[in-house]
Amino acid sequence: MAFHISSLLETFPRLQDGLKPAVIALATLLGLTALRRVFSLVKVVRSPSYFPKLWTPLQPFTVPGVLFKTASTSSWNHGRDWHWVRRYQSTDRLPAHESKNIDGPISILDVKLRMGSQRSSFFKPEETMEPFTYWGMNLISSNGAMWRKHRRVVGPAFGPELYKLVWRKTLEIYRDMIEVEGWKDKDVVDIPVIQKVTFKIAFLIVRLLPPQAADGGMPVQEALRVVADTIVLFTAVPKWLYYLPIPKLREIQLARERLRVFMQEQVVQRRALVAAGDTRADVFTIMVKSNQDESSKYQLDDDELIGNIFAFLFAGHETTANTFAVTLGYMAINEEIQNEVVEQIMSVVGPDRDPEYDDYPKLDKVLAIFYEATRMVPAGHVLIRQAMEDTVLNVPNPVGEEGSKMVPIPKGTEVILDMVGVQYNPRYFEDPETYKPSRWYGLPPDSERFTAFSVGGRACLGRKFATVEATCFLTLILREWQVLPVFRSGETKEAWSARVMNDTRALMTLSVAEFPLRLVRRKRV
Ligand code: HEM
Repeated sequence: MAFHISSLLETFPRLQDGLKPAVIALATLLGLTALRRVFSLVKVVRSPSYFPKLWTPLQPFTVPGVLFKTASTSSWNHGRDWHWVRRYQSTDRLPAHESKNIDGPISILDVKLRMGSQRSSFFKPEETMEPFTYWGMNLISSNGAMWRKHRRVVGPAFGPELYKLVWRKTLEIYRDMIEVEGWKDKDVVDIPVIQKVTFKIAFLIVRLLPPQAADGGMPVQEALRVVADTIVLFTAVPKWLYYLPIPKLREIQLARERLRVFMQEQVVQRRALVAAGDTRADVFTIMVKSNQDESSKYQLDDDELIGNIFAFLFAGHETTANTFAVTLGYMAINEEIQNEVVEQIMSVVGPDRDPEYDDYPKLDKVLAIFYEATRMVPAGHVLIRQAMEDTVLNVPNPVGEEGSKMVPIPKGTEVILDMVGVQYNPRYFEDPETYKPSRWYGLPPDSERFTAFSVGGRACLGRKFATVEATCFLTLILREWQVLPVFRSGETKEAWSARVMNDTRALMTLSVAEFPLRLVRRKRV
């Protein structure tokens, strides 16, 4: 051992010599990067301004921006939740980070309406869609003619038959859950992490696939969660690192493999069903049929089929599950609203029978508590677009000022639509910081007045899927249980709300951190 150490010490100076060029190269690279960043910032500062500017050494959506984020958003690094932290300073637009952006993320919807139109000059930038295109091109990440093809294939599945199925399956899953969790015979249930419950319910999207074989591997639900949580990390980390024995990267790799096998199994099973004459018209059958239809000009190839399955699993699970948790959180600290909603449930559905799909339009207060939770914590928190040609945007002047101004947008400019800013913008909402479901009472379910699913041509295709699922689930749980917060010692409702509802995570979707809730069985009167 002594021999090894001494020879190592002897070789150390040589090792240092060998490392010198690498250290110099690294230092040069860092220096050049810093210099480039300084030039870029000078350009931002000197460029003509249409909005208030805010610029920082590190950009919020870049890897260094995320890695060096301090505990709270600071002036030198805004971090990727800059828009959440500044939501109460709602002006119409938030500030700039990059020279290729216009001055800053915009939180004015009138602009969004134009950008989402059929003949829009704005596309989703390819590099920001990379986490989604890994499995194959799909509806979420495509643009132009390619997007129209995907939409034409899957769009027709989103009709009354699917929504009735969503209702029935939500009911089934809720009943199964009560059974499996052993809540049936309990009067009080303490749930350590409410998200564990809501993720099970929102797993419905996968239940609409044929049943899967239990092979004892990582549960698909777990795999989906790991993949969703690490989708940005996976894209950023160089692929060679996955060969190293780093536990987190191993887990990601395992989860992605599990999901890939699962999706392929689904395709094989569904193809067999279609071949056997299955006439179902749900979204997955429709996609598989399109994949097999060689005569169609809208045929999806194998990668596009898997790409779309992933896109729907991701878009349909994470967003909805998190918003269910937020809704129940707001119910827990708003007893009066909870009672008002339960009153409507009792008058529409009553205490005994199963809620039916026909009840959906009559349960507007139930839908309203979900809408308002989606507004307060909008899962789709930023929409990123790039101008494909030189264009202009007609941007209204700040609240209180008449008129608008024309903002030139040169080709290549990225525009970030700050959906948190939209939902907290006093232009659209009185008391935007207050959870107030009554603002949505009586609203027709597909009204564009509700904007957190986006509006226009590229609005959320799953909006009604999510609202039908939410209405059925919330009706079932609120009718049976009173939802209560779990306070820390001496904590008030306000303090609970500030601690739990403000603890957000801004990744591909916006969510709140895990939190506990208590359910107390309602007494029959
Ligand atoms: C609370 C639940 C949800 C919220 C807040 C939400 C929000 C959004 C938003 C803001 C967009 C626009 C994204 C952009 O333009 O960049 C979007 C798109 C999309 N969503 Fe959702 N979503 C939810 C649930 C769902 C569900 C359940 C599904 C599927 C069953 C789904 C499928 C999609 C698809 C396919 C798109 C892309 C549409 C297109 O580009 O044509 N979403 N969603």
